[in-house]
Amino acid sequence: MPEHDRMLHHPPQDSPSPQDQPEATAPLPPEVPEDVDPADPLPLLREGCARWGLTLSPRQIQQFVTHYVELVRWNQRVNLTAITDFEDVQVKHFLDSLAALPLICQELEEPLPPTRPLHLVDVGSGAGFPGIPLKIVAPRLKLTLMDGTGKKVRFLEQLVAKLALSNTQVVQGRAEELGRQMAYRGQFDLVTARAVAPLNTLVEYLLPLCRRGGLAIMYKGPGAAQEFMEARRAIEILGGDVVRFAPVQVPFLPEQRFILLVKKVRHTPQQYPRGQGLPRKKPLT
Ligand SMILES: C[S@@+](CC[C@H](N)C(=O)[O-])C[C@H]1O[C@@H](n2cnc3c(N)ncnc32)[C@H](O)[C@@H]1O
Repeated sequence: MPEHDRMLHHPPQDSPSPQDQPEATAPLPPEVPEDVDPADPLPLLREGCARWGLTLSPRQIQQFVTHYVELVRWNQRVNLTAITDFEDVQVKHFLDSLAALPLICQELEEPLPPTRPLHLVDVGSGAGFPGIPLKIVAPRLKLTLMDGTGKKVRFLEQLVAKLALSNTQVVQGRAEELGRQMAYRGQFDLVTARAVAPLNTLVEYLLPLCRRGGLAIMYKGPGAAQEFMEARRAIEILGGDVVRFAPVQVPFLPEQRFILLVKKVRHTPQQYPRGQGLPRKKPLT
């Protein structure tokens, strides 16, 4: 697995100037279904965000449209996701990615979206979930997107450039290897992962990257309760303390999702994460 880091730095663009604001009725790219209203292209996302008290600016809406378009374009060549339907992406990718934000802000006693420049690493980010939607709605975040697969990293690099995201870097590497390097170990306030590994493996990927006092945030679907029970011992060994294991209702999604929030309260012992695929082959018990 190549271990080089891919860094992208972009000038800050978090405060859009008036000329950045897209015309509400600008024509939409051909990837967007024809019957979509250019004045309100993402109604499900907009309404879902409003339920959390989040209002999206025209620039943020435009960024989500761009994420959708790039996802669909690249998906023809690179296997990024099985979910490409316009409405499904709004719910199952965008809103699902954002569903942890109210819990995170509550735990940190931050407003929604958070205003502190917290450093978040999204492990196994793939097509950019949940890291990119979180960064779009909370532009003050400092973001690192991490993935072990070169093609995903290439997609993420060009997406970050297209979205003109400030303070964002893309890193190629496996979490269990980067988590042993000083540049990454214990560096992050927030560590997220969705659909990457079972919880007892995942905590060994995430907690070493987290700074003491920081939060690991794991997104899970059905079966989360059993996985959670099986991960409790690993969480303790790795210096974590469970602060929340909560069902969350993603707007417009009938199925239930779960979010596990683990606070890092002690240093992770030096021998973790283990190399050679051991977190997955032999999860801590
Ligand atoms: C099923 S995809 C999920 C992608 C995205 N998080 C999402 O929710 O759509 C899993 C991703 O995790 C990456 N991955 C799996 N294990 C990893 C590890 N140990 N370190 C870094 N990336 C990993 C894979 O390359 C893949 O892109």
